[in-house]
Amino acid sequence: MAFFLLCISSLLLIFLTTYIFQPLIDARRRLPPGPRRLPVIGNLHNIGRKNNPPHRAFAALADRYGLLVSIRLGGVRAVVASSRATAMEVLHRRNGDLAGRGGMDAWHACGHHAHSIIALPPRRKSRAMRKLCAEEVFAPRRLAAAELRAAREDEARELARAVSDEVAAGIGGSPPAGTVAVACAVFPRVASVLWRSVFSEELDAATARELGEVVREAVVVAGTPNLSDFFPAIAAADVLGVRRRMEKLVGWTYGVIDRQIELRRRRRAAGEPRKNDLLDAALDMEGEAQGEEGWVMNQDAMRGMFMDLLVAGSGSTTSTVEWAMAELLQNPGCMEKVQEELKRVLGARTHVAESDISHLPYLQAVVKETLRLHPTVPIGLNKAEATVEIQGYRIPKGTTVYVNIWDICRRANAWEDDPEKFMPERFAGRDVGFLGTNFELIPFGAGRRICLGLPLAERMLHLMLASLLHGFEWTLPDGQVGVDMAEQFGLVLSMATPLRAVVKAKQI
Ligand code: HEM
Repeated sequence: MAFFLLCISSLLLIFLTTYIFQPLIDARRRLPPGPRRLPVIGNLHNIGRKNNPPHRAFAALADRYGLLVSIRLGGVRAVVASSRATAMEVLHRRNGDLAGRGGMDAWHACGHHAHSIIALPPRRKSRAMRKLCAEEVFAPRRLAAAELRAAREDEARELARAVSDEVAAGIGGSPPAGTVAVACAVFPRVASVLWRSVFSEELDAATARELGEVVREAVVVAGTPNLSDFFPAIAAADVLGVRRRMEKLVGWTYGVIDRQIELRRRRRAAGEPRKNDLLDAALDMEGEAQGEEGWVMNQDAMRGMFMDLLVAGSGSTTSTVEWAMAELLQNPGCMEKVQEELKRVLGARTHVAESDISHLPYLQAVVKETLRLHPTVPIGLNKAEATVEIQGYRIPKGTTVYVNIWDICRRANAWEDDPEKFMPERFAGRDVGFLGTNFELIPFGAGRRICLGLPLAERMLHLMLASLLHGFEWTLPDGQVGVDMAEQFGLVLSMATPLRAVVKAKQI
């Protein structure tokens, strides 16, 4: 008994001494400052509170401890970068050593992490996959191809048609006809653009609907703080069941991808003309060992690559359009301005073309301002592959490096004029874009791992938003005051209460 008490009191003494002297110990090791850590859980209590999602909790820590903060989440050492300057260090100056990925256990579902561009470390396989997708889908030459541009404009027209159908149904009933659930209307069109860009096939309505449900659930499940991420030693136990839930969702998505691959194999075997798309390019490489790493393009690699594009691209783009509509509904002056610009530029034309976008500066400012206030990927997840120095602090190898994109895009030092306010006018005459060179506006990240789909996302965002706005009048449902702007945290930051708005035809 005495021995037992001695052990307990020694342990308590060690914990207490470490707790009290932690700032001194950290300073000696030149780690960035941060909150005191509790035994075992570290700072999990600082970020795990209800109604205080991680991007907001990190922002509060930055306000208190500085724009580069040290924390420990369970067994994982991490730092959080929360300013333009620290983001520039992580995503530009030191990016060569900080472009690793802090693993999330959910990505291990069905072995996805081994074939996912998003999850793979920045070595030959992920670089080769990025290059392949860039060449076959996102390169300017591919995006400009008449067939793919027509596909995007087609889907935008389809969106306007779906909204018109609601208008034709008139107002009344329960839920009232004429009310549009914005994300439900936008998702199938965005998913269809991606599907056509990758597989050169139409996406049928039933698959689009199911994919919508799968993506909505997957981004929440995969993004929810998970014990396995913070205590890798017990990850195999999958205590919260996150990996099991993800396995069902990934399994379903692999199923629809497999059907596309199979269909193409049969067509190729039957001698049908090539489509010369990403799927054809991947099948051409099939079975061959690639480069010195010797990875092989096979069914698993194709599943991983296609799933990343479909899931990463559809949820984030749809949510951005939904946030933009929510902000415009709350800011009628901006809504009026953007609709007037559309009317002026399009004249009597009912549909928007991609070539119109460059003539619509206010629409572009609305998209930028939406991405600034609601970056749908709120936190960038990097990992130190070597020990580096940032602003005189030491970031040891293996540290998870979070870039709080959400916080950076709202920091007052970068946006003097009321940074919390939706104000597209702030971009007038200001040469700030989201292409990863202005570190105060990095909704797509920056550096080696900048969003692969950026060039396509940019086109879809403007086209879909313009199609919703041109020729329609949008209001909130009767009796509703303001929009519920609460966030649903996940891999994608979406609206917790899906936006519903009433639509009528507008004279153009
Ligand atoms: C509004 C739309 C979108 C936003 C806000 C967005 C944002 C982001 C961000 C912040 C990252 C992480 C960058 C980093 O780690 O530094 C990312 C990565 C990625 N995005 Fe997007 N994205 C969007 C649309 C798309 C689309 C349409 C696609 C594909 C069709 C796509 C595919 C990817 C992929 C594959 C990665 C992983 C890149 C890598 O790890 O190397 N995204 N995106």
